[in-house]
Amino acid sequence: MEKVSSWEQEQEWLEQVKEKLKSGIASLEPEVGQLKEQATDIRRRFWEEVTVNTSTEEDFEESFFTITQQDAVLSERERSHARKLRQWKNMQRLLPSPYFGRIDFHEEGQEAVEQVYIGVSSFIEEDGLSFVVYDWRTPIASLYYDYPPGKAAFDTPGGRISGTMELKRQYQIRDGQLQHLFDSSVTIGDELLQQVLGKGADSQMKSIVATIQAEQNAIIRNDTSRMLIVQGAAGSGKTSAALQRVAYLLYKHRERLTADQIVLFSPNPMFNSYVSTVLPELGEENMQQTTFQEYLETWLGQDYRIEDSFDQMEYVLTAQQEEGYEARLKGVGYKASEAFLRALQGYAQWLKLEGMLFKDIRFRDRVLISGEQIKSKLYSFDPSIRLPNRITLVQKWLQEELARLQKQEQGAAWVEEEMNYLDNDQYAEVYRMLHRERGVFDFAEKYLRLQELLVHKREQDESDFDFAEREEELLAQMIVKEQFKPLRRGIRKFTFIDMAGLYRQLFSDETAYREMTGEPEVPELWPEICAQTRKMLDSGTLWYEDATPYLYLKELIEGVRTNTQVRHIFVDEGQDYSMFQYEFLKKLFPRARMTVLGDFGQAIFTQATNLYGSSSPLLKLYGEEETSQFLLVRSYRSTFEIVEFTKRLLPGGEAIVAFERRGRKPVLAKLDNRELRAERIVKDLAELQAEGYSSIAVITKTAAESREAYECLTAQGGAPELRLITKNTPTFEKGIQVIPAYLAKGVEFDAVLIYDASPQTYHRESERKLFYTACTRAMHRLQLYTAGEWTPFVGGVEQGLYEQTVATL
Ligand SMILES: Nc1ncnc2c1ncn2[C@@H]1O[C@H](COP(=O)(O)OP(=O)(O)OP(=O)(O)O)[C@@H](O)[C@H]1O
Repeated sequence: MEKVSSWEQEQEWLEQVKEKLKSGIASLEPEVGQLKEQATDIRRRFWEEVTVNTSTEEDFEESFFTITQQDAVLSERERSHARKLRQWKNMQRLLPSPYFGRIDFHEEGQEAVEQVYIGVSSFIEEDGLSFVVYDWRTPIASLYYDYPPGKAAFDTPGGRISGTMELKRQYQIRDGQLQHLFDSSVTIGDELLQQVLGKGADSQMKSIVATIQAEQNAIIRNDTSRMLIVQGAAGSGKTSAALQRVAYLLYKHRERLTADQIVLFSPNPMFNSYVSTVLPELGEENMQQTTFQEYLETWLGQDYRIEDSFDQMEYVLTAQQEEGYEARLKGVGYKASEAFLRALQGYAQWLKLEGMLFKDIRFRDRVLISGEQIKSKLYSFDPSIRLPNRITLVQKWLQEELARLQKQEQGAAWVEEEMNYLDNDQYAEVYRMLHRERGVFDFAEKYLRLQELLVHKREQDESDFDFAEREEELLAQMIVKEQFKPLRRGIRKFTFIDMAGLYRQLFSDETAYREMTGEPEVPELWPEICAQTRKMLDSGTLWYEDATPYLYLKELIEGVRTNTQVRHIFVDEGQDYSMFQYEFLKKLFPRARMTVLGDFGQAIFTQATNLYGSSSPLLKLYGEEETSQFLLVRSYRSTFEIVEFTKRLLPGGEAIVAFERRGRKPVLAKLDNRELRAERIVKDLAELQAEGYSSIAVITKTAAESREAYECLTAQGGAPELRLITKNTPTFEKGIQVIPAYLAKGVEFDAVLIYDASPQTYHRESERKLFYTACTRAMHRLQLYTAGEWTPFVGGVEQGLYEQTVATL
């Protein structure tokens, strides 16, 4: 390729690339269309052409052979079709913007300098040999992200390649037109990044492939650690890095890894919709997405009402005055701790020898097998056998016992009575069964007649095949079997184990607790924690803090459920998960690698885990050797002014580095009362909209405060599309939202208005991070309001870092 250097040459080159793409698309088009037709056609004719003939063995073999052959043809066509279709789609996607970057690389020992154009996917010349555009995930493309011009190197499967990068260029190409071109001398992209970050917020997250930063690239491409932990300041690109990493892994391991082998745990369902367009934009399928709550519901939802983390949060934030508040908080902390995890493991050890609780298996108000019987059966097995294995033995024994009892039951009086009430369908079923058996009777009868002819003697009487009796027997069998079905299902699902009792038993008294668990310490206010927990369990509700431990205990006893298909799990907002939950995920996905991304500065839930540093308990999960930690300190979301303000809200926040994108300082507005505040906010919302900001959030501390704010703002005339967001809102939309801080986690808005920044709302240390989280959602504008004093957190910020407005409207 001739060296392209000037604007004109770049334009010319772009035209050439577009032409190549167009002709590539045109040449594939008929094939793609035709292949599609062919494949569906074969599918349609598949069964018409193959007549399955099983009359003789040869016929059967031939049919089998034809099917296999047809199937092979079809699979090959489908594979080829998928490949071509993918190529075709990639070219279509490249056409409006074929590349975003270029590096000129002079490899050591080589004559020529290679010009490497980088885009969202690779585009290869028709000869199949030379790359016109390199996929951003190819090894050579990492040069673009990792180095400024000068000495550079990249790793390939064949080893490290070193050389000199002679040029690094970025492009903005829209609708096939070259709009901007930047040559960078330092690390990539401040100019392009400026442009990208200066834009408005979207209701959907965007891909960042054109401007991935070196520190993010290291996370995206790390493919050696079992466990990858990323601690990153608000807006440092953790979620972005996670999503591009998924795309990278899917590309790198495209022969072995599919999107449904990757699971992302997100903070709430709304977040799922927020990130759902990034991967399709990159030409990949979306990974599976779920929330931890969904998982809990799946396994415990039938037995309990499970409180979710948001309701727990509301309680923590609003119920200070309620009786038992302190104890609940202590309980939340303890139940998320490693001490409690150990306690449950100790408890399971203890249960190996004594203390198991089983429920009676009851039938028609009678005890068929008592809990005591089950218990003695369990402890009659060799104690060296693991508890879950012994439970499986008990399960097997129970199934056998049940089969025996079922048979016994057939003679019971109630069965006869029941027979009189059978409906026609049930009779028909028995008739069918009898008919099937009749074949056997007929054969037996023929045989007897033959015997008779031979020995001239009738050996048995026809009454031996008493249909009426047989019918009755079958009916009785059917009735009992039907009624035993739930018992059988119950045994399969371990309902004979008194799980509620076992969990409840832990919260009886201190001495018993120590003895059962082997834990020397109990938390403060233990008697109250115990009483509260028992009361909740009895009412059929499982508090959020109890749900994971409950499930964990269940698994210690019943054996672990695992998913061996999944290869990668991603946990976003990882600081909000307890060690308990991590242990759980590790067990659940034994063959998966884990990527945890979070920010301890935004750890707003009581069960938070510190992710980073030598004191992070997460290091122990897979061991230090298998764990890599990354720290992201540069914040990209907010303007320089907003970051300089928000970083001072956090102890240790000085380490956060603001990106040089300038904007207005945060504005603090103090009003005389709530009505005036609402009036002022309504006015400011209108102004912000007039300035062109289309996504604006009024952020409150709690859901209760959100409702109040929504009502106050509406009473003051409101804003045209004011929306109240609750945990049940399924998707994000542009416009103006009133939203509690914990639901705004992970997302961003052009402008953020903190509804009430008074000390009444934010003063406890535990509210500091919530306040920080709320303020850091802002990209371009941040405004805070109070109808009284300022929260002490704002008091700690130097006055020069914000503007104050007077109380007048
Ligand atoms: N390299 C980048 N190029 C362009 N934009 C970026 C880059 N890194 C981050 N951003 C942008 O910064 C914003 C914040 O990114 P993201 O939401 O991934 O951060 P986060 O660390 O997950 O934030 P938080 O913890 O506050 O939720 C997004 O708008 C994202 O597009």
